[in-house]
Amino acid sequence: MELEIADIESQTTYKATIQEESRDIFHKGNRSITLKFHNVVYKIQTKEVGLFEKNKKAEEKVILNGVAGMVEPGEILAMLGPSGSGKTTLLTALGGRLGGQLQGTITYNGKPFSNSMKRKTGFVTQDDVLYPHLTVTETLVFTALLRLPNSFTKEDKIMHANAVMSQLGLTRCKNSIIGGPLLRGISGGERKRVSIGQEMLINPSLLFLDEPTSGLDSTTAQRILSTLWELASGGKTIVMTIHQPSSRIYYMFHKVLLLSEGNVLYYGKGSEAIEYFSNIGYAPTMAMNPADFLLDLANGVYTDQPNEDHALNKHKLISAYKNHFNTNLKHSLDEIPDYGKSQGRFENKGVEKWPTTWWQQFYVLLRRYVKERKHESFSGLRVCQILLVSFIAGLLWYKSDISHLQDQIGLLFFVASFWAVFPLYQAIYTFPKEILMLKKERSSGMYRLSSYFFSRMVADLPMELILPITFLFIIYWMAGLKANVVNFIYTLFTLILNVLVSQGIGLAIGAIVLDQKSATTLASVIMLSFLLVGGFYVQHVPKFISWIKYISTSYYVYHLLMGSQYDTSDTYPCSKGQCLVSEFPMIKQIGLDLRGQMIAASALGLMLIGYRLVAYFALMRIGMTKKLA
Ligand SMILES: Nc1ncnc2c1ncn2[C@@H]1O[C@H](COP(=O)(O)OP(=O)(O)OP(=O)(O)O)[C@@H](O)[C@H]1O
Repeated sequence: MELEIADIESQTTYKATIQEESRDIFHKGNRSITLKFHNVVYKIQTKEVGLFEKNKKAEEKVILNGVAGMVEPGEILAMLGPSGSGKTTLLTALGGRLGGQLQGTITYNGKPFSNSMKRKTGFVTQDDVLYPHLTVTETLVFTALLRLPNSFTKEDKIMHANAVMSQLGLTRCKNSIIGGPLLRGISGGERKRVSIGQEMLINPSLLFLDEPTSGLDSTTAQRILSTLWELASGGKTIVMTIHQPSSRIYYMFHKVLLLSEGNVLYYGKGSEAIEYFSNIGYAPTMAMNPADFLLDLANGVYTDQPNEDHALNKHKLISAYKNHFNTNLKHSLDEIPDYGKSQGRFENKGVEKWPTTWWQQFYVLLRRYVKERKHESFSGLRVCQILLVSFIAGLLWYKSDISHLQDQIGLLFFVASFWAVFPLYQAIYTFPKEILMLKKERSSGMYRLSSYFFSRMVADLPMELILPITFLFIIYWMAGLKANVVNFIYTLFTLILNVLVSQGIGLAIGAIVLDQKSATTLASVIMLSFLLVGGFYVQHVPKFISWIKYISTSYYVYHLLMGSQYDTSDTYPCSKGQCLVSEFPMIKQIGLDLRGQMIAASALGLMLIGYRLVAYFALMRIGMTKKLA
């Protein structure tokens, strides 16, 4: 009983602390930020036109055309516009995540974007990129452990995650899994709140949200907006894109920026938009949601008459805004201080690039990945598959001895092929599956690529090793391979090397292609070529193509497996009585000499590192400033 009371008391204290903490999260901390942007122009080169014409030329498309505005602490700026009008592009540019031809001035308290600004910035993407098998608590705690700096203790970080959950009303579903398309989990609104929570953890001074209410019912949308409104009133600066806000939501925005094909049609207080359009001759003809009216105008629709010239309307609205901007708004934005490159560098000085140490990142990423992939890596199905294959193969080659040399060589080649293909297909999906998460988390500067990469290497290792070892134990004794510890260890070493190299090839293909379908196709072609030139199927490979064997893993693995079972002095029964194993045609062309085996082991050792390096460099191209997909 005493224990229960103590429990309740400690829970009450805990809850009170959480509530206090959650209030703090909204009100204390980072400096306020004023975001100003002026004359922002963004162009892209579209693909070459006229495929069959002589004069091919690349077309330039203007996505943003001289956009300007300002958001101050305590304000929510909503960017409205039809689909394709440039809202996400502008948001990404303002969030410091857009590479390419971006022109104009974007300043944060008068300074350019920097590492320290990145730390104060939260960015919620349109699609919720979350791990489906983690619970809400796990998702937020892992993010807190990675994103909050080491000035917080581990307990503080967990407390912070709990505080955010309580503030966003996620406590009820804190132990539910996130879920995905084929896995029932929390609702869409809750998922969106988890995404917002991940950004709120760092108590950002500046928060960007790309369509935080899309796909949600109006009550949930309203609830999310209320949370954002509360955040803004705590001194945060909030910029968001939104598709079709209800009028209730519309009036919660402090400022509105209306875009049409990359041009601004209106920037200013949401409540003054209708008045502005009425003054330039576009007064609404009936009572309607102001957001609907603005979106109609952005599409060039005003009178709804069939013969209405939409392009002309848009043109008039763009010109009217230009005049309005030059006469009324330009001067306030012109005060943006001009900054030089040196100022940008100065801003980065003394700011740690990463919130946590390499080992912390490695450890947290490893734990998170193991939790997320537990059901796949340690699945009973996978274990059964290996056990079944090893028993079937063991029965097929049951107690085969050297008198059936051809069969034994077949078995060795089967072992080499199976353990080349199996780990390869496990590994090719690693990076394509993770690419969105990697982009999202790397853009917010959460961890180094190297800590991520090593965590992935290590996470799959236990299963990658346990399964082949089990397989070999079963098949080795059933098939009657050389009953000698040294030979067994040699075979095991070869098998593990084979698994690790094939895993490396899979990782490299996945990292280069980043698309599951293409990666599978490419992997099949590569693996098939490697197996065909491995030395088992074709012994007289034409010279011009025989070089492929030198890059084939199967060739070297086959070589080592031969060495693991046969000596140069071994004989087998043949028509002449006893023949040397080394003279057997399939073995002769490979050879049983020690030097050849050492070369094969070294080649595999090089491939073991080389393919992983290829994968690492391929992932490096996922820049930290690129636009999120
Ligand atoms: N990297 C790119 N390559 C080709 N086109 C691009 C690229 N980035 C943006 N665009 C084009 O720029 C325009 C604006 O895109 P953006 O995603 O910013 O629009 P949006 O207003 O956010 O649309 P939605 O509401 O549908 O998300 C679109 O026509 C889009 O196709």
